Amino acid sequence: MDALKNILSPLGMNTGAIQDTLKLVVIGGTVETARRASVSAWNGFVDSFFLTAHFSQEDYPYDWLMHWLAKQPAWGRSREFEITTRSVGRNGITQKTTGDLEDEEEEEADDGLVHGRRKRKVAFMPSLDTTHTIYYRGHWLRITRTKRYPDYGHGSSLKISVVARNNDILKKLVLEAKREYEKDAEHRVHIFLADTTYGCWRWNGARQKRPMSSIVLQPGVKDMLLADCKDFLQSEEWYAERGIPFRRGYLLHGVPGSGKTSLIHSLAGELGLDIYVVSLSSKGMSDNTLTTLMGHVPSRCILLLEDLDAAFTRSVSRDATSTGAPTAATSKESATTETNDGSTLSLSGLLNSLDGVAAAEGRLLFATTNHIERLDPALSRPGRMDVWVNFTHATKWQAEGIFKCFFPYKPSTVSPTTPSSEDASQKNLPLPKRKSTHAIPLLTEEEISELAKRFADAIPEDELSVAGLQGYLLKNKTRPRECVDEVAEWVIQERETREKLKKEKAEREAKEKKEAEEKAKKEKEEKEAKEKLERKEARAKAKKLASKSESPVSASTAPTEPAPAATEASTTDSSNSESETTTGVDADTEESVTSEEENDKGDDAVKEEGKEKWVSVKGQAATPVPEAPTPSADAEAAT
Ligand SMILES: Nc1ncnc2c1ncn2[C@@H]1O[C@H](COP(=O)(O)OP(=O)(O)OP(=O)(O)O)[C@@H](O)[C@H]1O
Repeated sequence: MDALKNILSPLGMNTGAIQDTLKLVVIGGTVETARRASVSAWNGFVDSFFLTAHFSQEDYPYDWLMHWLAKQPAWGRSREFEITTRSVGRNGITQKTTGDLEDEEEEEADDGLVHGRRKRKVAFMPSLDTTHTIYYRGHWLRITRTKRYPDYGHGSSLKISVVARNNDILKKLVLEAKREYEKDAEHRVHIFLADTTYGCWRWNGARQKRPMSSIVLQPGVKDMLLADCKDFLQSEEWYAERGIPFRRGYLLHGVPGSGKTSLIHSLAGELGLDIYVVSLSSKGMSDNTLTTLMGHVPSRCILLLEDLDAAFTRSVSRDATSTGAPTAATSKESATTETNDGSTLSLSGLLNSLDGVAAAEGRLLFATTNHIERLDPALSRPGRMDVWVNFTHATKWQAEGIFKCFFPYKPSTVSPTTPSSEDASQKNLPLPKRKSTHAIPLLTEEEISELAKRFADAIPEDELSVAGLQGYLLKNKTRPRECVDEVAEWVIQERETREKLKKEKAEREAKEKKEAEEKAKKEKEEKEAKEKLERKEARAKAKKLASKSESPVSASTAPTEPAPAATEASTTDSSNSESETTTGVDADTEESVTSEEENDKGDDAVKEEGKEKWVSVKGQAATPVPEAPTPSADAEAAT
């Protein structure tokens, strides 16, 4: 203090006030440091009693926990929350929490529909970065939800802490959440899409399961596929014992709108598997990205490669005439797609990702294509594609089946006429469980069967797509009888429309072809004109150089021996001397040469002349040896 006084006194300052301020700063700082140290020590002490589990949004347990939490009253009673209309978990179910909002005026609306829109449920979600306490099985759980990548706007994580001696309570919690989640998600199929930017899978939604009976295929096809998939999923040990990679591939090929995708969806529901979809022609897809994606596919799932034939063509059109027929580009070594969107995918890359060392095991690979003839044999060979199923246009049998799927029947007192061994899709659908808003007349089972037969009779075999039939039935879903009466007319209309579209397409293609030809012709002409100009310039330059090189010759003494290069050039070119005199010497005279042949001849001569001149000029520049008179030089001199 005395020292401080000594410093400040010559400056005439009031040392008392400064001393007091400094004292305050020192005391305040000490107190704050002590407080922080004690808080941190206390937190450390408390944390040492807590078990903490972290759950990240990219993994399933996060969804289980979020789903479970959404059902907890304490979670719903949070005092700090965000309000969302988005589904809480991946199962797409907006859970009922104690804080859910319901508009009483909308309660009356049937089936959750308000003016055609589905009524949105509003959920209360505890806000991010707040800690909530929930009582669970005799323990207090401290739960915090945080954003992991705030800059990117996604990626939450969950932290659950509990005071306990071991982690049994956390295990119980996770298992309970999983059970509840799976029970609620039982009727849904989860779809994941490949994200080529980050090389990861993104959850895309959960769809209602589609009953197998709603898919109408030739008898036995569905059963065969289902049995094969089930058998595969149960045979892991069998495969391991024999050293066979535990994978199975199914190639579904055939016409568009024949039920390939629908069948896969339906199988996924039946087998309780999620679907991982890759579009090989998507932007940014490369060998590396595909390998990374394949390595991250879970062991029990359906991996779906859609439109396999489009992978190496990037053709937008899917019809038979579009680009994409097997070309050199589909050979194993050279099949690399390089586009200006930066996507590179090679066939060998695809094959490696499907069954290379990094490829996932235990998955069911389904590939669909409309053009099997375009596939490289390496891609569709057994081991990669073990089961092939061909999908055709609708048969009469399918037409009957799909009709029955559409119209529910009134239970009849008469015993059913259909034999029990019949395919499920050929049976009439029973009355829907949910109250329907459409006034569908209920016919007896016999009448529906009879109508279905008449409907099938009117449908030509293997001509119209099942999707097309579905469209027609959808239009008439409340008029089963009229639907059958009018079907013959509809078939005629369909044929006419198809013919019209075909004609329009042919015209469009012819027009496009003509335009392309005209464009190519124009480009060729432009190129030729450019080349002509360049040749003209080259000739003028050569002439200039020649005249330059000749001037020292006339100035110097008479040539003794021609320079070796010049000699060579003159001998090789002596046969061209005539054309040189015509076209090679005077650029202006070239305009008068009309025939292509003459032009070409002249061009060659000019090239040779240019070369010859270059050689001789080069020789002269190096050693000032006078150039020997060559026939061309003579000709030039003559002109
Ligand atoms: N065999 C079928 N049984 C029942 N519905 C079918 C059948 N085929 C097609 N559909 C209906 O037609 C629509 C299109 O079917 P889907 O997408 O499965 O055809 P796809 O063969 O995968 O066509 P694409 O090759 O164009 O992808 C769906 O709504 C589906 O319900």
